Amino acid sequence: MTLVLGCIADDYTGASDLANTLTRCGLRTVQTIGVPSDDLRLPEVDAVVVSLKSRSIEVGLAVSRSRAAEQWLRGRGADHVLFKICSTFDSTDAGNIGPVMDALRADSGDTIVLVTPAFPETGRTVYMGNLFVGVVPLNESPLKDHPLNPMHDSSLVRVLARQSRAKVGLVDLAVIARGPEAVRARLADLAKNGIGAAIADAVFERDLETIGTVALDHRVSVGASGLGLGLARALVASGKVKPNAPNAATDAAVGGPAACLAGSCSQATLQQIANAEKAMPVLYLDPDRVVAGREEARRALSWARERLGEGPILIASSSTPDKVAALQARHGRDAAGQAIEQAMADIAEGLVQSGVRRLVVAGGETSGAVVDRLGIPGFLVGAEIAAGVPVLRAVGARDGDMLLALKSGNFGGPEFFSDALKLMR
Ligand SMILES: Nc1ncnc2c1ncn2[C@@H]1O[C@H](COP(=O)(O)OP(=O)(O)OP(=O)(O)O)[C@@H](O)[C@H]1O
Ligand SMILES: O=C(O)[C@@H](O)C(=O)CO
Repeated sequence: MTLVLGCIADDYTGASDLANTLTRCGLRTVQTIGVPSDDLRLPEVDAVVVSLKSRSIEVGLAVSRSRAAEQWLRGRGADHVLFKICSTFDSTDAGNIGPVMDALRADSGDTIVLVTPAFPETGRTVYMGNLFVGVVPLNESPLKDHPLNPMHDSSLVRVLARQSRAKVGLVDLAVIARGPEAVRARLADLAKNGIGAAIADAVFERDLETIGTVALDHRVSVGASGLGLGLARALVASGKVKPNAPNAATDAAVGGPAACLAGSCSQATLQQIANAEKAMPVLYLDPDRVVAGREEARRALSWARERLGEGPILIASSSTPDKVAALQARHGRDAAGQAIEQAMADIAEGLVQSGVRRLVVAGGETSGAVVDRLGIPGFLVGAEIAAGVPVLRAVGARDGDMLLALKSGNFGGPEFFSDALKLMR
């Protein structure tokens, strides 16, 4: 297997979002969970997205795990490695985007790295280095209330400069609009002035195509699915890869009971859960009882087992920003988050033991905890449920054939859970 593109994603939903984009652009793509073991049988592919759960962990671990993934990808021929971050730049001043970028840049020998989280299909655009979520700047969007990494500054030049050892510059939209040669010239100027990372503006997909074309001159880039689109289209346009249709093997039905788990507290997910109440039974976990011990997960499992024979169910820990803040004040942010993630993993494991083979999970950290517990080593990409969310078919899973959908907190339409289950037969 010789990869034309290697990718390292800092969470599992982000990885499936990117794998979806690459697949739709014609790259044969597989998503692995962590660095694959040698005995994992992977199909012949153009791109591998290694999913890490490194967005909110201690910085040293995020760096070492990303480096291990990079080495594996380079060892399989990847000339270019994309570090996939969230389209809302989820991170704190301690990292982990800047430190991982610094390490990958040092390993690659690149003098300057292009960085853009723009993903216009989901309303993420970057102008003058400021990230917009829909019509509002990042710091006015619901991301200001994120449970783990509240985003309070829309200037990505400033945000990245606080995290990175590199000086950070900007390639603004006027330069991007003039095409690849203008971008190359601006990057050369920035690099001459000692700048090691450049936030690139992008509002339309054509901007990402320009950025993708230039990024391929380098060994590393940093961005969200939009940059994946730019890189993939540039690879196809240059003839380095022949476009393929998505793998039909992912379409075969799995059947059996279906369940949904939601740990994301994003506005989008809260609305999707409220709408799901019309379509399936919904159980809200009591977060204080989750933090207190494992009984709440057991209660949820017996509630689910009584209903699984009749149709899909949904179990949610999600709550509103004021309630999340109150819980965190009582127990600490990390302790609360981890306890809830582990409860979701317990519930997922119990559901699969009860025969569930179709599972929808909302939230990146939540998905990470669930997929790790289920011991799934990788996924093939199937139909697209919503922008950035594909149906995934597990490969090499100990529980056999299984379909999952891992939804980024902010993604999906109002009826996401029903939409997902319609495509997961
Ligand atoms: N009621 C709650 N109170 C406090 N924290 C919660 C609650 N419910 C879930 N959490 C925690 O909030 C975090 C949500 O992060 P997660 O990554 O799963 O969702 P997200 O950030 O919306 O999704 P994404 O990363 O895909 O955008 C998890 O650590 C989860 O355990
Ligand atoms: O880029 C995004 O917004 C998503 O793929 C994601 O990473 C959310 O966790």
